[in-house]
Amino acid sequence: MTLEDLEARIAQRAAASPEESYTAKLIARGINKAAQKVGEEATEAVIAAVTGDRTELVKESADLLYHLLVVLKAADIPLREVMSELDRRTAQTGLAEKASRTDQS
Ligand SMILES: N=c1c2ncn([C@@H]3O[C@H](COP(=O)(O)OP(=O)(O)OP(=O)(O)O)[C@@H](O)[C@H]3O)c2ncn1[C@@H]1O[C@H](COP(=O)(O)O)[C@@H](O)[C@H]1O
Repeated sequence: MTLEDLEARIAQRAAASPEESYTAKLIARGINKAAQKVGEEATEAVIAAVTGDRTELVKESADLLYHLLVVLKAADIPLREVMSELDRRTAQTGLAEKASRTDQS
């Protein structure tokens, strides 16, 4: 399973009935609810990381990535756009990228 596979599955399930699909239910509830779930799952992943709970960190990371892809779907942003942004950043180091952002503010 790749993130692209999951993105395609989310797009497919978004069109299903909210009674039979969690993805469709989440999309029907609107982007605010989906975004809230990203926040919750991120917090749970952080807690697993700082408490050193490896098993939970794997599970919460999966929840986080899934919910983030649902938010991107709700916002009509293809994953490839995010990957292009990451690609663009490979041209410089993370520290150089951070410095260029600071320079603009
Ligand atoms: N990867 C996931 C995935 N990860 C987490 N979840 C769901 O996310 C929910 C998170 O649980 P929580 O307890 O935080 O939330 P909840 O109390 O159930 O829901 P809320 O009331 O808070 O919204 C659970 O219901 C999980 O089943 C997922 N649901 C679906 N997928 C993928 O999406 C595909 C399509 O799923 P459906 O849309 O349900 O057909 C699946 O085959 C999977 O590949």
